[in-house]
Amino acid sequence: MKKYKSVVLIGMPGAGKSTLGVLLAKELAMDFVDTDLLIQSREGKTLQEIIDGSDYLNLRRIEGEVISSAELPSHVIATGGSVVYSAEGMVNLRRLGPVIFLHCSAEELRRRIHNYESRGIAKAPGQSFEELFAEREALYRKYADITVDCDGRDLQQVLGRVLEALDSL
Ligand SMILES: Nc1ncnc2c1ncn2[C@@H]1O[C@H](COP(=O)(O)OP(=O)(O)O)[C@@H](O)[C@H]1O
Ligand SMILES: O=C(O)C1=C[C@@H](OP(=O)(O)O)[C@@H](O)[C@H](O)C1
Ligand SMILES: [Mg+2]
Repeated sequence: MKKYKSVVLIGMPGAGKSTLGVLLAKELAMDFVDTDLLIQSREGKTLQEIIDGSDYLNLRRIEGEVISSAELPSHVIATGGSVVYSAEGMVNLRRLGPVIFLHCSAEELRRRIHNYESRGIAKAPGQSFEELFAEREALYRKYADITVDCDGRDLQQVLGRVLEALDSL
């Protein structure tokens, strides 16, 4: 029997939360939701439009509101990379199920992400990728129940690791 209701994926942009989340939901016979899509449909704007029309702190604020009130039983929940800036939101997500940190090195993320400046990342203007990585890493580790190392593993291999970790809960 499953010892959890939902499963939450956290990690840097490019770690694979959205793509892996769908595969995981299929394996676990759960629904899938990407909190980025919840934000966009609530606001009627893309994430980049939200940032362009206000600033990155406003996007983080909206994200915090959305995840703090989320009721998502039996879902695999792919979050946006900035979700860990909302302490209240993380309390709510942790209530829903185990939090899995998809960990990638900065080098691996750099290989995957080529649009760092235009991807809609909620970061201070001028903040470098390396600075953001270091700031975020501590937050992901703080909230993770399970950490899965994704460097050098394809999606199927990461999926296998995640399923093993969930089985051993
Ligand atoms: N384990 C992996 N190995 C190689 N590429 C991956 C892996 N996981 C994800 N990707 C690729 O990285 C990119 C970003 O994935 P995505 O799921 O959008 O990440 P996130 O939602 O965490 O930002 C996509 O092109 C995806 O196919
Ligand atoms: O890390 C970030 O600041 C963000 C990551 C994005 O999601 P992904 O992590 O799925 O790319 C999205 O939530 C938003 O553009 C902000
Ligand atoms: Mg995503």
